[in-house]
Amino acid sequence: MSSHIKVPQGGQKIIPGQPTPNHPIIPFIEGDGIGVDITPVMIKVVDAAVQKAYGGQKKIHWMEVYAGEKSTQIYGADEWLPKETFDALKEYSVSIKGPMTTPVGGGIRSLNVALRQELDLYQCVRPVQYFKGVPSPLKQPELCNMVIFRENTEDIYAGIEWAHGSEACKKVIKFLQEEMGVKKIRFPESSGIGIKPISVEGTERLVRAAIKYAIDNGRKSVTIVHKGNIMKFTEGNFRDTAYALAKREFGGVDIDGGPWQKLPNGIVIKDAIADAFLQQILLRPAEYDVIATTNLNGDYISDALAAQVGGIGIAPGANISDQYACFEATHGTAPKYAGKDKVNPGSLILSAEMMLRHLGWKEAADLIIKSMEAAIGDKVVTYDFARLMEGATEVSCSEFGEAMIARM
Ligand SMILES: NC(=O)C1=CN([C@@H]2O[C@H](COP(=O)(O)OP(=O)(O)OC[C@H]3O[C@@H](n4cnc5c(N)ncnc54)[C@H](OP(=O)(O)O)[C@@H]3O)[C@@H](O)[C@H]2O)C=CC1
Ligand SMILES: O=C(O)CCC(=O)C(=O)O
Ligand SMILES: [Mg+2]
Repeated sequence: MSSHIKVPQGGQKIIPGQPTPNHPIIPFIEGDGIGVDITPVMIKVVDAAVQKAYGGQKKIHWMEVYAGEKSTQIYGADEWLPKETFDALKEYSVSIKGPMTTPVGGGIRSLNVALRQELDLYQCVRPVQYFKGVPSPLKQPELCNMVIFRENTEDIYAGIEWAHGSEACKKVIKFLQEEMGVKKIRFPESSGIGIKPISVEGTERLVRAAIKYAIDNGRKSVTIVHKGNIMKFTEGNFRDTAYALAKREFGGVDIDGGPWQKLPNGIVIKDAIADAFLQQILLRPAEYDVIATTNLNGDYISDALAAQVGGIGIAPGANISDQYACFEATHGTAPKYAGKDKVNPGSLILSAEMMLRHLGWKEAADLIIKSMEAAIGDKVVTYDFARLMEGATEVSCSEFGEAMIARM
């Protein structure tokens, strides 16, 4: 396969564990659907913030790498995730991506999930914070201030499943019935089967990262969210493993006989069953802070919490391992808006803001927050907010970027 990646001149590689060079090369994937709208706006806003913060002393050298539909146009019909894209994301260690399409019910498996698994980006970190002036269905959206740590490599996202009626599925069902004594498959002739692996190692590293984050950032609590009453050995063991880790590695002491614990610095480690949790975050959001949860729960919770502070147009995220980081918005490709210069670029811009902080470029990150607050404060917003606000000036995706830059 010939290389389609053009390495920018004058840039340097970011080496994990070393200070960020002043001219880092950052690979980006444009993304499918609205990727074509939001990614160029994100780059423009980030470049403006970096220029303003450091007066030309620091500069990002963007390097486009390909995945998804654009990759199939450049590399060939079945090249959804070329090897050289993986190699570049590893070699340059910090990257950012737009959303990518995953067909429902068949076709390719998620490229987003494949990237997370291949790079072992086991933490999906999604902060949920309220920006003053953003329309929200809550009376007090400012009480929502949480950071979700979603396990990103296991659970049903491992993609271990067999289609109903296939020979492989029949074989698995036969094995379950004849060798494992399973009697409760209600309709064995027409069942598809999926497998949900959740390990002690996978749980421990995710929960460890969540607790460390809580300690380093002076947070009040870490809530383990699970459905362990029903799925005892996967979700239930996620909870038990998390509590055991808090005790063993962080000095957690039982509160009133447990299972809740208090760490020496006062952080409370608690748990909630996922269904009840989803109503508690609406009714009593102030009681929740850092959230550690499994992959599927984390996916649902991310969009639900995003809605509470204005929607997935303003919901950032990061996929992080001990070596690599790939930043991406919580939302998907929103295909009906693709190429219309309409959607909110806020999620990807705030994902880039997380990236700047990760690089240690706090001043540029602060400018992004300041200018986003100022644009929203002036009621200059994209359609998603404008339709819920009185007296707003609705602007396009690119105009919102310009509005931010003008307010730096
Ligand atoms: N990490 C990733 O790359 C992800 C990829 N996906 C993929 O994206 C595709 C589409 O998924 P879908 O379920 O429709 O979810 P999407 O997140 O793409 O869109 C759902 C709705 O959310 C709103 N929305 C999304 N992005 C924005 C934005 N930037 N600004 C304003 N509003 C926004 C729109 O609401 P409204 O209609 O009210 O205007 C949109 O119709 C699927 O193939 C899915 O697999 C999904 C999630 C993550
Ligand atoms: O990979 C996908 O298509 C969807 C993933 C998703 O919804 C998420 O990670 O939040
Ligand atoms: Mg999702």
